[in-house]
Amino acid sequence: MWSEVVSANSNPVVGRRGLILILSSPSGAGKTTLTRNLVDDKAGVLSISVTTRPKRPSEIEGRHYYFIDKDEFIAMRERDELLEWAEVHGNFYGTPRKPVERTLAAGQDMVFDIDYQGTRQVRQKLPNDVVTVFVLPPSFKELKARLERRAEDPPEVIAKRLVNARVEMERWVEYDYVIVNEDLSVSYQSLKAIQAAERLKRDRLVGLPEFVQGLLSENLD
Ligand SMILES: Nc1ncnc2c1ncn2[C@@H]1O[C@H](COP(=O)(O)OP(=O)(O)OP(=O)(O)O)[C@@H](O)[C@H]1O
Ligand SMILES: Nc1nc2c(ncn2[C@@H]2O[C@H](COP(=O)(O)O)[C@@H](O)[C@H]2O)c(=O)[nH]1
Repeated sequence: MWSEVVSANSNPVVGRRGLILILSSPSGAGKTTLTRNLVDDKAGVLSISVTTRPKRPSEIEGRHYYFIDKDEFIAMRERDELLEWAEVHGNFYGTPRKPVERTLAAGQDMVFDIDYQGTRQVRQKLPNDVVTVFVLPPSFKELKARLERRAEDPPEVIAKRLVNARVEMERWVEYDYVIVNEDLSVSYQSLKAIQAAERLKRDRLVGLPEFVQGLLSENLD
């Protein structure tokens, strides 16, 4: 979980611990879009979840999710292969543990797109390594419009997600940061700013006391 000097760190003289950036939101607010932008910019490694949900037309196995059946999900859970898991909108979702451990051990940051139940579990297990961001839509009307425009889910699924959105939105108080995603590029800039600041947190930097000691012992003569 500790990195040596990492290039993503804007202070290259000290090392940094890897962190997990978690994005949650009601369905359709835009967390997947923001997460994918970060990953495309190589600002973190995406955690690919397993799910029992049916694959959407545009989704690719192993890129968006690993699509598994319920028996396989239960077996993974019983073998303790999931860092966290939850039932969301009537389907099971979980974060495979091994890739997370491997990535953090290599000193890289991770990005999670998971719900509030999973966020609680990860925060409890790795309290010092998690930064949480809740994404809100600018209005409920726009949330509905985005789900309809996305056109990836049948009407009854959209209706169910809109009902669940009211419960999910109340969880914003549990998160470190909140982004109201009106303009996507503004929201993305906010997300990058959060990540940049969190990467510089004093207790994430390794070797800082030694570095400062070295500074203080420098002789200018
Ligand atoms: N700021 C924005 N303005 C307009 N459309 C947006 C904005 N952000 C995202 N969208 C669009 O809204 C739709 C929903 O976004 P996205 O799939 O990222 O939501 P989500 O929160 O991940 O939903 P889910 O939980 O269902 O996966 C997508 O079609 C996306 O392109
Ligand atoms: N607790 C977890 N929640 C997850 C995980 N992967 C995704 N999700 C959340 O589920 C809903 C629905 O996602 P969708 O892709 O079906 O629209 C959304 O809130 C995701 O964030 C996971 O591994 N664990």
